Amino acid sequence: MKLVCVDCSAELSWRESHTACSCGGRLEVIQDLKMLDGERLKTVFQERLAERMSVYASGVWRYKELILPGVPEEHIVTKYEGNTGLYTSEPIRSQLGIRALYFKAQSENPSGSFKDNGMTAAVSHGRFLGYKHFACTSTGNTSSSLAMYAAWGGCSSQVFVPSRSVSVNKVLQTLAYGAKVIRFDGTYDDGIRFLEQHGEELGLYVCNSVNPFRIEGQKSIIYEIAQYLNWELPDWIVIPGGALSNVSALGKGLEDLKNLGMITKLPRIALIQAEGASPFHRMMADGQDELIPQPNPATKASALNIGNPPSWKIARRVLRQCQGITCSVNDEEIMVSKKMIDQSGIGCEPASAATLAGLRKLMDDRIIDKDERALCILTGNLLKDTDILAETTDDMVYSDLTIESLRDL
Ligand SMILES: N[C@@H](CCOP(=O)(O)O)C(=O)O
Repeated sequence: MKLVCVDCSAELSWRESHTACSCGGRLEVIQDLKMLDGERLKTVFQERLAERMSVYASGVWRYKELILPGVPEEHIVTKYEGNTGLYTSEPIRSQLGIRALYFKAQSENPSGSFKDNGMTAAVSHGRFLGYKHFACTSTGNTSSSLAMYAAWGGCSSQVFVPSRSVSVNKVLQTLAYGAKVIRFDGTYDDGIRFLEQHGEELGLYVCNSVNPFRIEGQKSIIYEIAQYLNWELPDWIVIPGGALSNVSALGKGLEDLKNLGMITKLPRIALIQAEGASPFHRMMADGQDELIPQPNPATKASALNIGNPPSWKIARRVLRQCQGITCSVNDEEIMVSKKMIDQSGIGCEPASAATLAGLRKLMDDRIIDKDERALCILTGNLLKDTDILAETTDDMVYSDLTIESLRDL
């Protein structure tokens, strides 16, 4: 296993912590898959579904051969993350009129978001290297996930949180796990820049998705989906896009499965951004060569409030490999879809609902066909943002506890 720069192809050791190459390019973990037998792995992964208290009971470490095989078990910090629900909702499916529709509820992870899949890998790698102090910048999900794993692994966490447009619940959750929360005037993008420049000098192991081991852990989301669906993926995987770690990770996971012969066909990826924070979609739609950062990203889907996604080059490569497309949806469309997901009984935070909003738009535009099968990745839990719930849910009903009043109601 080694780290390879996506820009200059320089190779670095995986036994060190890096968030970028000296040329500034992003790094990826490259594993030698040649020694692995895809069919044999399917059997091993299936047998591990019966595990209970071992690291292999985790929906990430079940796939350890494909995720940091070199990190010994005793360094793994796990809360049995993954193992999240894969749901169909007949009312939503029939409303859309699509052949099949699935929701992968990463919101059911222990800290309530998909970040746990990657964070268990990053914190385990950091601990393996001997780090005790972990850091990230965050709109809230990454920070609560890091705070939880750092505490669970007996380490400290310092998180840098923008002072505006961040859900208070997520910050409180982060504090509750014992993290030191440093608020600053600026955006997630400013926080990333700062940590990339100074993280090492401060002795911090940086756990944002610029850390390639985060991506390795997040790949497990697509492994789990493939395994649950008997290694036959739907035609479309619909993913919300902010920092673009999810699309990078799922794309890398798909490539692994294809190279190992564990799936025969790559699904197409639809990457959905919020209109107020959609620099990647604009680049793709306008056919630009470079991403033009958006200085003041603004969407009610606060987890998507990112104007300069660090992994855009990897995300673009993934979309090209998967015949992917991008689309943007406005906050109103996101909230309408959120209500549908909430009232189906699955529930999600606003950023996750961008997927359903995007799917509906792409079906209206006849890019996704009714005869196809789609799967939406839901990234965060409904309770992650109660300010939005207070704004958007129907009022409560007050009544006297008398049979007459209640019969009228
Ligand atoms: N929405 C994210 C922002 C992206 O974080 P990263 O971990 O992918 O760098 C958050 O929860 O902070």
